[in-house]
Amino acid sequence: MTIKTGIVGAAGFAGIELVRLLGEHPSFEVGVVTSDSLAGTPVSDLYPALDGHTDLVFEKHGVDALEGCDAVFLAVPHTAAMSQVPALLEAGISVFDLSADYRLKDAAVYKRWYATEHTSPELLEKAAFGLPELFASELARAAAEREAGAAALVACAGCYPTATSLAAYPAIHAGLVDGTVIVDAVSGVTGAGKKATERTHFCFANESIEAYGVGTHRHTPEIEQILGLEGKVVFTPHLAPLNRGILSTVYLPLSAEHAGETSLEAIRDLYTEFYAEDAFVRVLPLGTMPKTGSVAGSNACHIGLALSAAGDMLIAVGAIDNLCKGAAGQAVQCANIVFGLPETTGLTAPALPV
Ligand SMILES: NC(=O)C1=CN([C@@H]2O[C@H](COP(=O)(O)OP(=O)(O)OC[C@H]3O[C@@H](n4cnc5c(N)ncnc54)[C@H](OP(=O)(O)O)[C@@H]3O)[C@@H](O)[C@H]2O)C=CC1
Ligand SMILES: CC(=O)N[C@@H](CCC(=O)OP(=O)(O)O)C(=O)O
Repeated sequence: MTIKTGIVGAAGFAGIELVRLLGEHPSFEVGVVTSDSLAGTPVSDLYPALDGHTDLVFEKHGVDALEGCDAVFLAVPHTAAMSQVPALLEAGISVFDLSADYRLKDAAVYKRWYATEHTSPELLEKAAFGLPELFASELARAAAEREAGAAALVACAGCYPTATSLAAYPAIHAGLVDGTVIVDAVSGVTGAGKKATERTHFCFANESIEAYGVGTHRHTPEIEQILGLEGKVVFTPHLAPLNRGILSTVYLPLSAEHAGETSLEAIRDLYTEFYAEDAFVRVLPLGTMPKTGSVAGSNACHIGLALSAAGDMLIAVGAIDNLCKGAAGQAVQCANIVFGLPETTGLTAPALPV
């Protein structure tokens, strides 16, 4: 099967990761890559690492450029995505949106956190949430829609929500947790996109680490929606001098029934069983904790577990590559599912060795 594919926003960090991954994919054939500012430029001129890997040339954005595609990946900022999705769906093209535009199910919540009115709220219900390990049934529905001849829409999960939710969900799902969940997460600078700002400029971001969006970050409602914990998540992101990676440390208060009663071994067994069928999630042996270097360049999520000294809190740590499992890799995983392929297709490369 050849799936004709376009990547919108392909010159950005997530977009070029899609070019890299899909260049090795046996079924998705990328024929169109768009960038307004770089139209006419060969991809390998901008990213010499891809020389010999692709001879694609950036084209101007526009639905016309994507005509004939079966699948389009949108690697553009939020709000830019929702201005393009309805027309793509109408043209019969399945859309894998890496932005936040279709993740939140409630348009009023979107407006509150993104400070803008949603322009196609009628599609929020249709959008399948793109976090395969936790939303398999939504993706199966999208696959069935596509199989029946309609275009599918997948709202790929955000990077921090992916690392955080994969680390937290099994304990919450098993009813071990009661109370406010606190998340301290650290991201590499590619998480902020390609354009340098004062915050991400080398001289400011290097040799420095800072918390940002404290109490106000837009991933808070997304994490709450995934975990079913409305108003019960305190999320603090940090920017660290790394290129790639997210490390999310999640503090989960154990319920009175489980605090001091349920062993860490039993909790690890529960996690291992929960993710038994999930090729990309690895629950580490007790006594070991994940690190971003071990997942960089791969679609893996590593999870480490510990109990607080008082035994009343589970500490779950998740590590992913923000550009891979947190963005492009996860989008390809979702697209594999929607197009009826094994979800690991084209995603089996291990992490960078060092
Ligand atoms: N970076 C990350 O770790 C993650 C990113 N995401 C999401 O993926 C999307 C892309 O992020 P990222 O690659 O980091 O961002 P970048 O800023 O690196 O790239 C975004 C690209 O989109 C293009 N673009 C900007 N505005 C528009 C528009 N109105 N219409 C079409 N294209 C536009 C840009 O310009 P041009 O057309 O000139 O090339 C650029 O190439 C965002 O929604 C982001 O939130 C999700 C998870 C993680
Ligand atoms: C370091 C940094 O700035 N990270 C970005 C999040 C990454 C991202 O692209 O957000 P989505 O996953 O929602 O698309 C931020 O805090 O806004």
